[in-house]
Amino acid sequence: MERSPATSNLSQVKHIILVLSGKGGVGKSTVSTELALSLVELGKKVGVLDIDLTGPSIPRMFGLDGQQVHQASTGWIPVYADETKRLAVMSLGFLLQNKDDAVVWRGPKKTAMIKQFLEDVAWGELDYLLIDTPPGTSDEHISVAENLRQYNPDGAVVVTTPQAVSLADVRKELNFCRKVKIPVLGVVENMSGFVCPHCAECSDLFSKGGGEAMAEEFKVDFLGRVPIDPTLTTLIEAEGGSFVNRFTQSSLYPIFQKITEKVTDKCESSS
Ligand SMILES: Nc1ncnc2c1ncn2[C@@H]1O[C@H](COP(=O)(O)OP(=O)(O)OP(=O)(O)O)[C@@H](O)[C@H]1O
Ligand code: SF4
Repeated sequence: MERSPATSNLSQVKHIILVLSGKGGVGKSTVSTELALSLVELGKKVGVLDIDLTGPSIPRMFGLDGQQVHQASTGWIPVYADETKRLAVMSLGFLLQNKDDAVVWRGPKKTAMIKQFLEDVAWGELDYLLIDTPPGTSDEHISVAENLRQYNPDGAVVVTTPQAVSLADVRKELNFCRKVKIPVLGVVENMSGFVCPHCAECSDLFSKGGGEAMAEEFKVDFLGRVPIDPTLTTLIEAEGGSFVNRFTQSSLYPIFQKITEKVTDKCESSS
């Protein structure tokens, strides 16, 4: 898909996907991270942009906490999460001296930073840019949606959990997408069941299937159900070795491969 203006830093980005949730803590950053890694394993060149200014968690997810970004004449140079430079990451977390600074940012300052993030990162050629957005349907979302419309995003992956409160919030998110005319690529139900670390059996903790029912109600695709895997945090926080390899060892990885296939099918069939 051609993006305009041709001179922009997003002009060589083939597909742009937003990762949204109506509520914090449902696993939006985890979904962004796993989607990015599955895309890299498919041979794609991927960028991840973390604009969740209230609590950027993407650097930690990619094992990149404490990294610095540099500004070149073309824009901010992202941090690469792998040796082959197929996975580029940009987060406000890289710019903040003090992580608590972000929490006090208000309206116009946040909106300006998001606009700068969207336009000033020198991604180069990318197959996919995943944008990890702040949870909710707040000013940031409206600002992101308005700024992104000119770049023709492919659509949004909406993340929910089976609890009723999260589903109600995601319903708002789906209505928001309709209102700002961002297509919904599909819904992921995260933390759907629990994988026992001893026997790998999956048990349901809450009622399941809400995400699927909601997707049906809104006539959007259901992309998949992802259980809680207690070993995930250990894998994220482990030291040494390739982070990408550690992630692909997770029991959740095959589930994400299927979700990623559905997403790429949708994006690439329309380009
Ligand atoms: N399926 C899962 N199995 C195990 N742990 C998970 C799973 N999904 C998310 N988590 C853990 O739950 C916590 C919250 O996840 P994450 O940061 O992805 O949520 P988020 O929606 O991006 O939150 P926020 O909006 O606050 O940034 C993290 O510690 C993450 O490792
Ligand atoms: S699922 Fe099986 S191994 Fe895991 S806690 Fe329950 S009984 Fe024990």
